[in-house]
Amino acid sequence: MARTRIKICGLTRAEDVRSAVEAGADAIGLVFYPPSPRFVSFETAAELAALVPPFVTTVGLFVNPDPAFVTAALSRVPLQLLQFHGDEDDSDCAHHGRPWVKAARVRPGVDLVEFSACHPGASGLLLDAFVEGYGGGGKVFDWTLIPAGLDKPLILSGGLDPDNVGEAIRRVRPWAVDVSSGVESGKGIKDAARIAAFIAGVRHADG
Ligand SMILES: O=C(O)c1ccccc1N[C@@H]1O[C@H](COP(=O)(O)O)[C@@H](O)[C@H]1O
Repeated sequence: MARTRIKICGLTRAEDVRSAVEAGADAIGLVFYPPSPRFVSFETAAELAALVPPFVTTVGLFVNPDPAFVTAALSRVPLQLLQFHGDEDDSDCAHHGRPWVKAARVRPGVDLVEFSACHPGASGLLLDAFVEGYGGGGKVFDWTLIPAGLDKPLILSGGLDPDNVGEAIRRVRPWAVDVSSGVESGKGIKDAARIAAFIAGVRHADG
């Protein structure tokens, strides 16, 4: 089985990008959602993206963005993948001509099979807990709500941390995991030791 890919999201500082890359992250996430405490300006994002080496993916996270805002981000920051975390439909996401993943906010009653069918262009489904404010809430959802046989690579997120990521991988067997709050010492401030412990937890679960 392929090793579980790892994305560390919500980076706002150069030292955190270096810590994530050095610890072995496959992707780093930059948040372009102004209400988020992890929001970065295009200028800061471009500085952070410049620290990312080849074969580590730089992901831009958006929530219900104005298309012109995404276009502006793409003109200033080298983003290889877009992550849409709001109520965007497939054509909103496709508009920018870049690969994207679509976040589903999971709570009882959600139909993830239908959600996936409504987003045929997405290259992956990111599953997050339903929280007020769209995401980054550090909340775990009930993993038994994930149906077997979803037709896209699954990126599991929502309250993952160094202590629970191993169990999450053993139970869900996602393509990738995504973490923000669980490797922070404060909102938008990553903790190098927690990033390293998170990645070690993933590798241990991969066996
Ligand atoms: O990080 C944010 O502030 C954020 C804001 C709006 C939407 C999504 C956001 N983050 C993403 O949410 C999930 C779960 O994060 P956490 O580990 O529970 O804190 C993850 O994909 C973040 O990238």
